[in-house]
Amino acid sequence: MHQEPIAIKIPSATRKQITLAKQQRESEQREISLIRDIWSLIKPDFLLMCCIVLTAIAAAFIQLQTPIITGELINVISSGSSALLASAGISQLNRPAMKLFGLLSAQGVLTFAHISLVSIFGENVAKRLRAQLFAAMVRQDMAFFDSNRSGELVGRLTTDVADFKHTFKQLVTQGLKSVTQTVGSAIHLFRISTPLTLTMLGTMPILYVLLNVYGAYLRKLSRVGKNIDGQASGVAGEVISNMRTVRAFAAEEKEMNHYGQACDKLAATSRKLGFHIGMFQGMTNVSIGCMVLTVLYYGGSLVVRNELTGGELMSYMLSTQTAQQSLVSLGVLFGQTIKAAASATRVFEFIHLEPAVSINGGNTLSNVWGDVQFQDIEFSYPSRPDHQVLNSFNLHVPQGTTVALCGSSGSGKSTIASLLERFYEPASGTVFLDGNDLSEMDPSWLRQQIGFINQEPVLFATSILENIRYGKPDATMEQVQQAARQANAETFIESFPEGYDTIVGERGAALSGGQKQRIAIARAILKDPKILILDEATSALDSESEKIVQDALDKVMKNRTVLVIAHRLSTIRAADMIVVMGRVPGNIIERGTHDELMAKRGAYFKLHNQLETAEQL
Ligand SMILES: Nc1ncnc2c1ncn2[C@@H]1O[C@H](COP(=O)(O)OP(=O)(O)OP(=O)(O)O)[C@@H](O)[C@H]1O
Repeated sequence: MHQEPIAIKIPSATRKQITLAKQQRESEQREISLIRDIWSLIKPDFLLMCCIVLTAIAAAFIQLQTPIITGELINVISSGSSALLASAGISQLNRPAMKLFGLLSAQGVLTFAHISLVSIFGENVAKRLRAQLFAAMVRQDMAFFDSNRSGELVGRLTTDVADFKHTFKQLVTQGLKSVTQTVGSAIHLFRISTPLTLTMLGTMPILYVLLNVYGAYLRKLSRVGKNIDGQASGVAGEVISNMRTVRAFAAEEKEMNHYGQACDKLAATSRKLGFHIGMFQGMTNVSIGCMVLTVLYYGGSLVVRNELTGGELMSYMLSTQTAQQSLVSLGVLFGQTIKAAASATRVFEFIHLEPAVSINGGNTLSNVWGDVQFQDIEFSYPSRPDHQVLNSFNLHVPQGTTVALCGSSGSGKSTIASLLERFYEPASGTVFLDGNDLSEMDPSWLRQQIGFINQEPVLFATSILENIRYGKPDATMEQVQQAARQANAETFIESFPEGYDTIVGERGAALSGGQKQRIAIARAILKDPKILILDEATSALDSESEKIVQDALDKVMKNRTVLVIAHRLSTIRAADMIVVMGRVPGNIIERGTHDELMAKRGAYFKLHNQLETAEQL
């Protein structure tokens, strides 16, 4: 018998409680996983960390002894002055003075050892964290890079890791020392005089409130300042990396004003912060002074009543100072730790992010023919899921043929190339290579079989040789030269005084567009790919460079499966089949050979309309 599911109505207050409990559980899990992550990060340096803990505790312990011995010294001095003529007076000073000297020296050595060890430890941890984070970033899907700005990613590698390292180092140095000193001083203070300590503790709440309330406000101001600082750096970074565009639009003045405004805002916030830090410091000094005065006043009365010696009062004052300093630094550290935990959470969030398509793993083929087939592909980009780019897309590119995709901007031509490279996965449908499902193949291996040349080749700021070798790092010099020859690049490379060792500048800025493109072609063909994707490879060039590059491409297209994404007819003419594309629905408007399309009047006009340089028809 069919039974209707029973709907249980949960009152909204209970729902709220459930949500809160869930949020709390999630936050607890986050904390636990953060602790686990930090532990795995520091585990390789566990021994080093033990040494750091030992040196910190030993240094703090010695510092606690200093007021006691100073007190002894003062007692000897004051008792010596009353019996000034006693010959033993000066020699009595020697023992506590030597003890104090020994303590100070030991503290110096321990401080040195501690700081050096912490520095090694901090750098090791930061190195591991950076490497893990960078490795996690480079293995992410392309969708990840669509939704995260490169500046922000670099920021995580630099600022977030630096924040984490700094606070972590502070925690193991200052934190350990402060805790030991606070506990030790408190014991010492109670031992010298319990009433005096209780009186002093009575004044503490004022200082505590001051430190916390004002401290929180200062931290907020500092956070705002940091954001504005980041924005100002963003403005400067964008202008510097796009200097050619800025210059071409004569926008220097505008950008100077833009940056100037950002700096004005930053200066105003920093001034405000400076003012409040001054106020904070002043108020803290007055409060601490009042506290000291209270101790001195009440302590002095105890000395007058012979309930305390002068040396003990001195020792008490010094211990109070140590305890105060430790408490203040613990307060500051607490704030920093919250900030660093946020940075660390962000960093580990990326480290744990699993890409939908991992960079390797899967099937490989011992022999690739290069037969490509797209079957019933549906696709939209993960960053824009509501915008369908491909709808029931079907295309067969037989082995060794050239298929040209042309059509209006945004019709999905480059997307098809990205799916073939497995930069993205189709929502449904299958891409086949030699009859094998691409989604079961090793992505790295697959990309080795594909040469990709686009409109704006990206070169790295290193030598021509290194750039060509990027496609195959173990290629011999002869192979590199042969690839350069095929790409019509050899003559211009050899005309440079440094030849293959010529540095190409950032993004290849020291080369012409045609030269960059030919190096990109050499780089692509060095892999000897079975499949070639040419995404408007010549459209950014003038007609003379275009001819040289096209000659090079004609050579490398032979005997390969080629997918040409084109606006220009010169490339399309070489195609065995032309596919005229339009936007969803129905991506493909027409398909056929050049002559077939020309023969169909309607198709001719569709093609004509889709080509940006239609005058060449
Ligand atoms: N990384 C991306 N994230 C989100 N949407 C994207 C992304 N890349 C492209 N698109 C969108 O997908 C659609 C198809 O883009 P695609 O680049 O494939 O078109 P195209 O035909 O190659 O265009 P063009 O000829 O202008 O290069 C466009 O609407 C575009 O805005």
